[in-house]
Order: sequence, then C-alpha cells, then structure tokens
Amino acid sequence: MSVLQSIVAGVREDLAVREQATSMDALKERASRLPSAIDAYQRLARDEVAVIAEVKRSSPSKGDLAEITDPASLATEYEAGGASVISVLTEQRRFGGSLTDLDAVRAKVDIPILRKDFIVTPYQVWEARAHGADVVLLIVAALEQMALEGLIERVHSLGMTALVEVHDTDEVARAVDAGARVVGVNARNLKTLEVDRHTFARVAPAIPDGILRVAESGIRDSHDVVEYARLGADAVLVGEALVKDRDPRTAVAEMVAAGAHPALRSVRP
Ligand SMILES: O=P(O)(O)OC[C@@H](O)[C@@H](O)c1c[nH]c2ccccc12
Repeated sequence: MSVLQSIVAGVREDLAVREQATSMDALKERASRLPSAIDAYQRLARDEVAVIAEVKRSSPSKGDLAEITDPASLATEYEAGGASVISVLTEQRRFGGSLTDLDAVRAKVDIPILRKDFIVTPYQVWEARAHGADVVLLIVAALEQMALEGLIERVHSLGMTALVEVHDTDEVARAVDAGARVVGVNARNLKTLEVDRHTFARVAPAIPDGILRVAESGIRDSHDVVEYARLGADAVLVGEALVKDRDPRTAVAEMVAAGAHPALRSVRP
C-alpha cells in the first residue's frame, strides 16, 4: 500500500465514525444557516501572486512541526500578514488536524478558508461547507476519474472552489477534463514524500490558460515565491516555513510583498 493509500484508508475509518454521529441532512441543514461561500477564485486570480498560508501541526514526512495550541490566532496572524486564503489541515492521524481547528479559524478570520484533507466522498464536501470552508482540496491521485468529476461538480454547486492537486502532466489532463478551475502542483511526491522543486516548471506549462496555477509544498522564503512567480504561479501554498517561523505575520508579509513586486508582471507568462 502506498503512503497515500494508507492515509486514505485511515481517513475512511474516521469518516465512518463521523457519518454515524452526524447525518448528511444535518450537515445540509447546518450549511443552509451559514453565509454563502466566499469566491476564492476571484481572490487568487489577481496580478499579484497570492499566498495561501497553512495551519499545519505535523506531517508524515517531517513528524511534528509546531505545537499550535491556538490555530485561530496563528490564522489571524497570517491574515494580518496579507494571506489571501488560510489552509487548515483537518486530517487527524498523520497531520494532527481536526474540524475543531477549522471551526476555530472560521470564527476568527474573514478571508476564504481551504479545508485541507483527503476528500473521497460528497459527505466530506458537505462537512467542509457546514464548517464554513470556502475551498476544498481534491487530490487527483487519490480519486477515480468519475469520483473526481462528481466531487468537482458538487464543490462548484455549493458555490465553493476546488483546489485540484496534481503531480504530473497526466494528472493535469485528468484535472482539466474533470472541470478543474484551480490546479495545484504539489512538489512533494506522495509515494516517496520527497520534495522536487523542479516539479512546477515541468508540470505547470500543461495547465491551460484561464485555469489558476498554485505551487504547493517546499516553499521556504520570498526567493522561492519570486521563482514561482516567474514560472507563472498565481498562488503559492506554504505550511512548514510559516509554522516554524517565530513571526508568522512577517513571514507571510515578506512572501506577499515578493509576489506583488511590479517587476514580476512583465516576466510572468
Ligand atoms: O509544509 P509545506 O512543505 O509548505 O507544504 C504545504 C502544503 O503544500 C502541504 O501541506 C500539502 C500539499 N498537498 C497536501 C495534501 C495533503 C496534505 C498536505 C498537503
């Protein structure tokens, strides 16, 4: 079993428990009482490179990264630093996240929130919306094509944005066929868990114009942001570098400033 398959197996077990506790109808009812999802596509589709800042306690590759006793205050710092979207990991077993973290962050920030998890069923999409998320991650490598199409449709029908994650050009083709409007290129290989910083340069040119391009994983600082900006990224998704920084607000602000530099506009494709 690959790392991805074993993570998804654990996610399905935890999901079965939540499905027993809360019906789909209860989620729909809860979602109907919330304000509509914020249009994250619009926030990412600007001239500047947007920063998606992630609340991330641990990961299968690095183990514990940061304690994060107060995810909402970390997210507030990210927002003050100029992040466009906050990503909240809700996977429990490997990443130490939860829907409680999502709720806490939603209560404190006004910008769009990405529920970062291993989504394999429509129930999880409803759950994301019922907990106030505006964006969900869908990992092409974890889904059959039919399931991917169905989930993207469901996400869009709820007024949300799908960040569709790919690792190679074949997966880009699948994402585009399935109706993706925002594609994330993950530099971390989900089989080996290694980061390959050349992944974006190799894969992003296959993403058609009009579809937003997000560079994910292994982004260390503003130099990396400039590099991805030159390669045509519309946004970067950053976790580890921000949770390990003692001043997350300034760390985000530096990346935002790097991505907004006017000199980049002429070089971006
Ligand atoms: O901590 P990093 O290297 O900055 O990476 C953030 C983000 O890209 C990473 O957490 C991620 C990308 N795709 C995922 C899928 C599942 C869980 C986590 C992820």
